[in-house]
Amino acid sequence: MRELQQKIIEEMGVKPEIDPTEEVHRRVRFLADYLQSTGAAGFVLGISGGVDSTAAGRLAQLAVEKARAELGVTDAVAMGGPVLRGGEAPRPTAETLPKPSHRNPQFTAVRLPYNVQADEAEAQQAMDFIDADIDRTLDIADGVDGVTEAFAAATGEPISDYNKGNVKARVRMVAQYALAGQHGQLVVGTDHGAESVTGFFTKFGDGGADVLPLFGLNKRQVRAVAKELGAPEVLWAKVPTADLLDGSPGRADEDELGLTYEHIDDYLEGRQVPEDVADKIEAVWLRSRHKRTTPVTILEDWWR
Ligand SMILES: Nc1ncnc2c1ncn2[C@@H]1O[C@H](COP(=O)(O)OP(=O)(O)OC[C@H]2O[C@@H]([n+]3cccc(C(=O)O)c3)[C@H](O)[C@@H]2O)[C@@H](O)[C@H]1O
Ligand SMILES: Nc1ncnc2c1ncn2[C@@H]1O[C@H](COP(=O)(O)OP(=O)(O)OP(=O)(O)O)[C@@H](O)[C@H]1O
Ligand SMILES: [Mg+2]
Repeated sequence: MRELQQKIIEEMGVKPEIDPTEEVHRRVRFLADYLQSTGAAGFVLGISGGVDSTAAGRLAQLAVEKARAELGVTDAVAMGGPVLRGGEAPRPTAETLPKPSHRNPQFTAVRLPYNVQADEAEAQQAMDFIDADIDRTLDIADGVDGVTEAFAAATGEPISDYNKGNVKARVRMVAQYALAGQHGQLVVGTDHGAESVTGFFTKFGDGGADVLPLFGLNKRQVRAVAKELGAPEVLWAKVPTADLLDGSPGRADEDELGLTYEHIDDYLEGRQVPEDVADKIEAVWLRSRHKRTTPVTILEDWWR
């Protein structure tokens, strides 16, 4: 194995093989333990319809259920949320539902479309599968368009579609923190080895989160975890897309990256990949180091 490959694998924490059942257990345990030790009121996560948020969302829901059980909070006490789901009793209204608290941690799954999303039907399938305590929809169009217009007014030039894409990711971050901050929940992020290694996320956008339950997995392992959790095939097998561009909705990550997840996954499992592919992965890893640390200060020298 290449020397740098070994170092990158250690940083990403990816194992050559996983037991999906065990990974689900470990990751739910991690989230539930974190709630217990911090006293947080649960989690918030944006659900896109992609495999990463499908897997992370279901793990978060299972974790709050576990945390409630361990706190001795029965569904009847949690009231209205889990116990009445799908039952005959009328669903409680926003006013009558108990708010998330450290005694009653809850998971909020939030749809964050920019106007109407091309794959909205699959996003709804993900919401149904995750079966969160609280479902929300917050359209980011007003926020993004507000920044876009102010940008043009301030600079005299229109924001590029690419740069606007990063604004969308950052407005999603703002929306998730607003929801989480209201009742003391934490923001879940979906970063994992195959995205982290290439820096394929928006700095302080989808990269801005409190807990990362998928970290240490590569993309095929995230799919295996989603399948293990019981997600429909259309979601666990879905083509990954950042879906940030007005000009090319649903553009495949692999197309933008110029790398395939098969190659990235093999590389992270310590397998041999074509030399030009390994060179490229290592080059993007190096270029994106600044995204995987806290902001650079005068006291550091890792960047030299
Ligand atoms: N050396 C350095 N040291 C410290 N900071 C540095 C820096 N170089 C750039 N920067 C800063 O970082 C900024 C660039 O980073 P960033 O704003 O993230 O922008 P950038 O990396 O150019 O774009 C984000 C990429 O991630 C992809 N993405 C985003 C969101 C979600 C997903 C997905 O898979 O779903 C993918 C997106 O398609 C795009 O290719 C610069 O504007 C600058 O402020
Ligand atoms: N339209 C959206 N609605 C809600 N959340 C979103 C949306 N788009 C992106 N996000 C959030 O940003 C995260 C990063 O997007 P990313 O595309 O990497 O993940 P994904 O869509 O879940 O899976 P995949 O990478 O396979 O497409 C998502 O996991 C989700 O939490
Ligand atoms: Mg996506």
